[in-house]
Amino acid sequence: MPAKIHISANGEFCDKDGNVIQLRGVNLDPSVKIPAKPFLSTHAPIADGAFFEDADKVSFINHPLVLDDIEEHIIRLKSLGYNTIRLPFTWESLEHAGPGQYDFAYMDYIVEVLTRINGVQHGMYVYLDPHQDVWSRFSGGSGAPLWTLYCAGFQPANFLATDAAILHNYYIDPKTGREVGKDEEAYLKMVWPTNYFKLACQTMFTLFFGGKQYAPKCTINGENIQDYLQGKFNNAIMTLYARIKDKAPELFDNNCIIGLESVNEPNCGYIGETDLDVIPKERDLKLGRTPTAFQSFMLGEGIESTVDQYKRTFFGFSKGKPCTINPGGKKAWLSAQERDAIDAKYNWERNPEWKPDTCIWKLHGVWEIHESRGPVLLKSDYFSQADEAVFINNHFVEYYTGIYNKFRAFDKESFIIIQPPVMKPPPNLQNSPILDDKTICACHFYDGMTLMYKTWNKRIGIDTYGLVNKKYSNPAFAVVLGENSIRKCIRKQLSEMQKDAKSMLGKNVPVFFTEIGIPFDMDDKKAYTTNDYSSQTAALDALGFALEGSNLSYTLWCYCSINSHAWGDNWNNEDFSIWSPDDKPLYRETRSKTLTREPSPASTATSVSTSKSKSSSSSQPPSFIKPDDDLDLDSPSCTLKTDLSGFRALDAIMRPFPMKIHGTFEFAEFNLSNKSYTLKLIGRTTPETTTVPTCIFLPRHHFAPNHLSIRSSSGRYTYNTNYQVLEWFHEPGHQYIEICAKSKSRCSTPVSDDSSDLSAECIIS
Ligand SMILES: CC(C)CCC[C@@H](C)[C@H]1CC[C@H]2[C@@H]3CC=C4C[C@@H](O[C@@H]5O[C@H](CO)[C@@H](O)[C@H](O)[C@H]5O)CC[C@]4(C)[C@H]3CC[C@]12C
Repeated sequence: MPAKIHISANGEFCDKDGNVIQLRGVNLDPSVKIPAKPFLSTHAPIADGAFFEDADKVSFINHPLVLDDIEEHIIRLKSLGYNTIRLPFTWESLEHAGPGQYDFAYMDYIVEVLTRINGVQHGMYVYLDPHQDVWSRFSGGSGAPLWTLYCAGFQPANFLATDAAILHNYYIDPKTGREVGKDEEAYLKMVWPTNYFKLACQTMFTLFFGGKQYAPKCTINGENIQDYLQGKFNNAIMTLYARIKDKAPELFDNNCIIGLESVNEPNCGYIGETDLDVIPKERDLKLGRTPTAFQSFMLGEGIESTVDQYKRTFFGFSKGKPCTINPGGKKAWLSAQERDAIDAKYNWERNPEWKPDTCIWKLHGVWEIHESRGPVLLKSDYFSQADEAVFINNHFVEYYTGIYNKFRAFDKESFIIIQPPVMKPPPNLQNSPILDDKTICACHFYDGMTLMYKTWNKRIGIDTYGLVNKKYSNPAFAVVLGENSIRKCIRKQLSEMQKDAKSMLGKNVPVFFTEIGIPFDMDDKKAYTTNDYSSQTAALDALGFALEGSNLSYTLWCYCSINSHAWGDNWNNEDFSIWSPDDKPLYRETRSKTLTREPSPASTATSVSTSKSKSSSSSQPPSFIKPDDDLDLDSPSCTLKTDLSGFRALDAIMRPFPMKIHGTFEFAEFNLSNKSYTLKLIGRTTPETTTVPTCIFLPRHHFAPNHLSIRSSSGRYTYNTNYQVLEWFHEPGHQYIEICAKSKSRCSTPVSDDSSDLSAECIIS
């Protein structure tokens, strides 16, 4: 069973004795965004009304994984030394049938998924993520059930005509199953996040976080829609959580489930927009049809509008020719008749002032249709009282307080992971009753250039975090040139994100990158035919370099069990999975070419010799390979069975890392090009100093045990080749270890200044 995770006074994850540990793993798996029965990927065409009419009958069972395949997937992940899983699930998967009508069969399936994960060797640490993207599948992403849109008075079947959302499904020809549309008419790369700025999603988030303030007329069964939606959402999450605890308490006792994250990537909706008549100049993402808020309101009411259209160019996004959208008599809002039927079905009684067939922002006097002048914007600053900081520190905090209290009333032991809006600092919660010593801060990082261009640009990079947070007076100052500078810039961004989070929440709160990743369909999917993953390897290595520089814990986005070269992760043309069944043949091909590089574990416990050890305080020989499978380490990273087939850009994903540091982390770097790993730390001064090791996951994939050279400032090591763990018993104070594959001569990374004293060295050959 995995050891319990604690938090140190410096906000690091640690074991019960205060040794620093690191959480590493993946998001498993994006298939939770789509129903399994019927299988409704985002490239399932919307040919008939069933997409909407049958939305209450879907089942998500088998997403994330088919039960019988779980062991195979978990072994694969453990082969990378991973110990942690972020388990996304959607509100829709729990409560698609209607408010309060839970899919208990799906919840029980999740219990079984967790039980099986826990049963694979030393199990895995798992935390739960109530996932969403741009509110729901019906507004172009994933997350909330269809009835939430009805609740707001929307008619989602008309989102296409009114440009209230852009859905991948509408770009599929029902006859051929292929994508349709060329140039601006196509479903553009990474266009789905533009839904954050379209009527459906922007309205839903405004209502969810600020309904009481901005839409007081929208009450359902006597409650403002904000409280209604938040209440239902929180109840659904806690019903799942309570069911897991009830049916499988051992998952908590065995340290498998470690906590719950707040909603994925919360968004402010319209809150903070200063002028609804323009596209906010601070908006970084403009792609495809880009109506202003007012144009969205008009389109939603069926009024034709001519809107800006943006395209991606070498220099970012530039305005193309405007585009006229004619809703053709359709409205994004339910007609009186439709709404009556919906309200009867879900037992909803609305405020009599809430008129059907009407934009709720018109209802609240933001705009009107004047008899002679037509549509007129009356309050262009309706949402402008709050800015981004106000949103985070008030609206978001109000939501977070709700889930925090519910969660803590139920579970005082597990972690709660607070996730602020993407790439923004968290609220200032110091001295707040909703910040406790089991709180973690979640950050997400995506490199803007890599994400939007789907290529690894070695020449030009952007300080994405700086750009998003308006740290530059001119966006041109956010540009960095050359691969080395780009790598350092990403490293700096992650460290700044950590610093900013800690300055808001306190230094004792750990920062956890619960999402970070790259698209694998780079360079127009060239790698899938050439097996040349060098772009992906370089991009991932840059992220790895950045993360390990600050010893950051992370779960990569993502591992997708149903990934395919044709449709990626089966959702909005994304292809972020580090593994694909379609890559298994490519892996075999690579293996057959480089078979000599990676010996099987059985062959490694053979000839061991050590060479010139300089003075070390230890009386032991400086190194040896541990001959048995015994390892005194309760880490899910420890695995005997391994399987690397199907991983993409494996060289960059498979990385050495400190599984346990007997001391404080100072510096780490894995150099992929010369296969060397350096770790610097400050060893603890404890009575057990020389009997408690620092443990390093040292993958055979890079470091063939029979061809290894190690130098360190002090101590002795044992290398358990079967578990791929190097135990380093070092002295207190500043220490370094430098591990190098192949010959010692290649190991030339400069080490710490104090390398002259107390140096031990061994060559295993
Ligand atoms: C020179 C460049 C063109 C400059 C780009 C600037 C901006 C357009 C980008 C800067 C920051 C980007 C956003 C960063 C994070 C995002 C979150 C992401 O959602 C999660 O990611 C997964 C992969 O997409 C997804 O599957 C998960 O479900 C999500 O949890 C979606 C994109 C974005 C909002 C991203 C958009 C572009 C920038 C604003």
